[in-house]
Amino acid sequence: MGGSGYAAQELVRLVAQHPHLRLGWILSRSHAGQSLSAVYPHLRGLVEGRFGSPDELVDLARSVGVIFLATPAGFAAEQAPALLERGAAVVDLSADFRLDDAGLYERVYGRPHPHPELLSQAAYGLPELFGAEVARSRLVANPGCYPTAALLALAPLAAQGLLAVERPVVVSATSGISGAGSQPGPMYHLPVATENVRPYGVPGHRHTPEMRLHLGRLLRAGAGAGTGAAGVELAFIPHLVPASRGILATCVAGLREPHDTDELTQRYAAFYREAPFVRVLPPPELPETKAVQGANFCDLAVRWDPGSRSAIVMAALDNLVKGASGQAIQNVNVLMGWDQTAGLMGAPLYP
Ligand SMILES: NC(=O)C1=CN([C@@H]2O[C@H](COP(=O)(O)OP(=O)(O)OC[C@H]3O[C@@H](n4cnc5c(N)ncnc54)[C@H](OP(=O)(O)O)[C@@H]3O)[C@@H](O)[C@H]2O)C=CC1
Ligand SMILES: CC(=O)N[C@@H](CCC(=O)OP(=O)(O)O)C(=O)O
Repeated sequence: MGGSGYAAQELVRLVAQHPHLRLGWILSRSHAGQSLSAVYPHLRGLVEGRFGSPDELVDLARSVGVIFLATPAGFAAEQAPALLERGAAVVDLSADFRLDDAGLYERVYGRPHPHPELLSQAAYGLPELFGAEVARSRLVANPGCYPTAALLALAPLAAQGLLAVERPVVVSATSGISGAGSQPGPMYHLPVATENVRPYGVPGHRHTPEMRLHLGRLLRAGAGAGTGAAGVELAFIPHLVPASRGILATCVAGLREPHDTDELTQRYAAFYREAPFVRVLPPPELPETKAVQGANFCDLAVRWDPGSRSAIVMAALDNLVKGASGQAIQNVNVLMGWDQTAGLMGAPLYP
């Protein structure tokens, strides 16, 4: 659902290459009845057919295994109960089920959640960190693109009790323009966006509470529980850069004890040993967005910075793949009990 959007385009590309998934219907409000090639010129000859109408959505939930909702925030919150009742698993790419508390949702999204009872049933779909939840869920809240990068970067520190929780974590990140979807406002138009780098949403971007919530869960569930910390203070500064895809997040986190870069790198490699999509880079390598373009990898590098007694952790991912549609398919692989890499081991495009 949301067939003409960027996330849906990427879902269709990835589903078409998947060994176990078969595309049933692609629904579009704006393109119902039109040929798929009107929106997917790159998939000509690979995926053929026409867009269906969203009027079919609820009935289709009886006959399909999984529904991907690649729609703006608000749609899934309304529709999910009817789809789940009819037997489909639902993967929501929007923010509707990422927060676990209706009050927080209302403060962040400015409207009450229409089905707060579902918030506790939804799994936060970051399989490297919460895979067991995803495996037993029928409703997956696919994380935001920036939180995916920041949480993968910071999880080993939070879960192992290394964070100096009295000091705020700072996440400064850049995103390519496709992060804003296919119908963005004037600041995303080429004449303004090209050769331009600008921060936005400072402070108070809606991904800040999403990061804080799930980092806090990792802290409480792991060795960090012993620190007695109630949560994590976190500042987030997003920037728009003139690229079509890619997120590069640089996270600065004060640590309780001194460390060194080699030891931290080994900890990260051990933490993600079973995570085929997280590539921990050995020094002196550093992540770059181009090295993950079109692929489901998140590249990480960590450095100890003695001058600030902090770990500096850098993460790169493709916002449309690991930040959205690749992760959505990885979640389906997990909830279906398939190998989590099924259909997702395509190499990045480089240069
Ligand atoms: N772009 C990114 O990098 C990421 C996006 N996301 C989230 O994924 C979702 C889809 O994002 P993206 O594809 O980029 O966005 P787009 O704006 O490109 O696509 C969303 C699509 O949803 C449909 N739509 C628009 N308005 C409504 C509405 N009121 N009700 C139902 N359907 C509607 C339209 O498709 P049609 O007319 O064909 O029905 C539209 O093209 C969003 O929630 C976004 O926040 C999450 C992570 C990363
Ligand atoms: C560049 C850009 O604008 N990026 C988007 C994030 C995309 C995303 O993950 O959005 P949702 O949380 O809505 O799913 C933004 O900052 O709003």
